[in-house]
Amino acid sequence: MTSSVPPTDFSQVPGVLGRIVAERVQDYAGADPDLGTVQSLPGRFGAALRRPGLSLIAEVKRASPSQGAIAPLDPAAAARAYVAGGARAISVLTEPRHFGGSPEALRSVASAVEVPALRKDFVVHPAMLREAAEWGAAAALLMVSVLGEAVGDYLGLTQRLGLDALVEVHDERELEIALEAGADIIGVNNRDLRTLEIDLSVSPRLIRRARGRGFAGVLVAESGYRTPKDLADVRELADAVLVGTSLAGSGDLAGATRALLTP
Ligand SMILES: O=P(O)(O)OC[C@@H](O)[C@@H](O)c1c[nH]c2ccccc12
Repeated sequence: MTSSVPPTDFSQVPGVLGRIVAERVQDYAGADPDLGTVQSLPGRFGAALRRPGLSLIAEVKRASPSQGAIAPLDPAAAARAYVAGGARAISVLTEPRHFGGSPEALRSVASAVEVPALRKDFVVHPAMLREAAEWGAAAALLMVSVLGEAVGDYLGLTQRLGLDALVEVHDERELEIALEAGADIIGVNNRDLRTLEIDLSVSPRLIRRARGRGFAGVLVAESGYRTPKDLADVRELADAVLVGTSLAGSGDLAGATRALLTP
């Protein structure tokens, strides 16, 4: 299965994000853009998030640029603990230098649990989506801050692979691009990836705006959630929340997951 996306200029991405993106562009510079033959079972990720009540996507995150080392998690054991605590999907970082991720982390999570897995990475090349499907993911992250209007082309590739796409936005302009591209799962990141600053008011603001624009798909609030109280403003607004650091660094992943989900 061939892929054709026009080349994207990633050189304008600023700050911390720009540095990581430049490395990923290098990593995949010579990669084969062919989409391969592996097809994922479509719709699993979105369906898990659409269930009644606030769905949790718990993240296997061993390190981050803002925290440094978080915890030396065994990805499969961490995913099982998250599911035991009530998570409905697992996000797995596969970026190696800043987030301690790896292909094996995603492969082992995908075979350890029945709930859908998300490939969390800085997607800058079609090969990264082929890999996501091959490694067992049900979905991949597509960041508007990285892809800009090319996010529409990448959405098309995820559809051909049977993957769901979590299209991530951080401001009004990025939200418009996601809506225009026809995203049906939109994540609002409270963290500004250029400065790494968290502002928990970003998700409620952009989720209200998306609904106001008639968006009927799935909305996910992302980053910076530590306590049930932190979830108060998105509980009735979002379909799902994506939580990494506070769970991954807790020492008791199932207990921390349960506690976060108990209002
Ligand atoms: O660890 P936190 O603050 O709970 O955040 C999780 C997740 O939202 C965050 O890891 C994330 C959101 N979007 C990203 C894009 C790339 C890398 C990481 C991310």
